[in-house]
Amino acid sequence: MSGIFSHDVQSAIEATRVEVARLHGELTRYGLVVWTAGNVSGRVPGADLFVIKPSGVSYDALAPENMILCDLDGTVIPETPGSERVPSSDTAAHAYVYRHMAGVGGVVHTHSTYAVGWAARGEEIPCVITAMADEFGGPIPIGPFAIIGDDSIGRGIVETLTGHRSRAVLMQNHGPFTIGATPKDAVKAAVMVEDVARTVHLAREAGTLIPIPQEAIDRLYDRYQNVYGQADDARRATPAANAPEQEEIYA
Ligand SMILES: O=C(CO)[C@@H](O)[C@@H](O)COP(=O)(O)O
Repeated sequence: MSGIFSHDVQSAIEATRVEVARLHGELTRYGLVVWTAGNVSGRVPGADLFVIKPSGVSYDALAPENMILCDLDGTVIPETPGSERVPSSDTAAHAYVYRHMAGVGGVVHTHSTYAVGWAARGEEIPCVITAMADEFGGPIPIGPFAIIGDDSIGRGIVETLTGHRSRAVLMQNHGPFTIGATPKDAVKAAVMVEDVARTVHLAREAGTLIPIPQEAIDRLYDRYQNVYGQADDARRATPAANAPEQEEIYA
């Protein structure tokens, strides 16, 4: 394998393997997956490559050396570590997103319970809590029903999220897919989408939801993206991978 890639690309591949393997631990830590039902991938900075987990392998067994390196068509790069295994069943979907959304550096899929509940009803999550306005800038949309295995899930993700503030889409009858400027950013979106899916579900069980006015949503979103946290936070340097240009709303 040595010699296929430049030194810089090889270093980037190794760092991405470490990060993608590590981030699967966050899916279990936040209770977003059962058994092996979820996956994280990361684009290799500076190359037309991404790293994804092998299909159906226990999270306990995931390690940098068994992550699988693919090109942006989702084809496994032969004779690289992990290439003897079958990649995630969602590889074609992740590849489609990387090909069509240049700003996306990470993609995550889970079957987290409450988010899947909204997907099973084909119902978008309305923006009724400030945490949603902060993180997603509005409702979390539903994507089309799509069969697993080819790039139809990827097409649904791209069609739904292009020009949308949300970094999460609930694919109908399936579950959440999230995108981010980095793999960690996409994992954060997966954690947050389950949190808001649960909260809004429980709130609606107990009473009537109160919508947040659009102007307030805009202000909250702008503040969270541009003022919240620290000046060197990654999202300040890499604004939402899919979002339209933001006006200066927060003064
Ligand atoms: O959603 C599905 C299957 O319904 C898959 O994404 C999920 O089981 C994870 O599969 P992989 O282990 O990534 O192949």
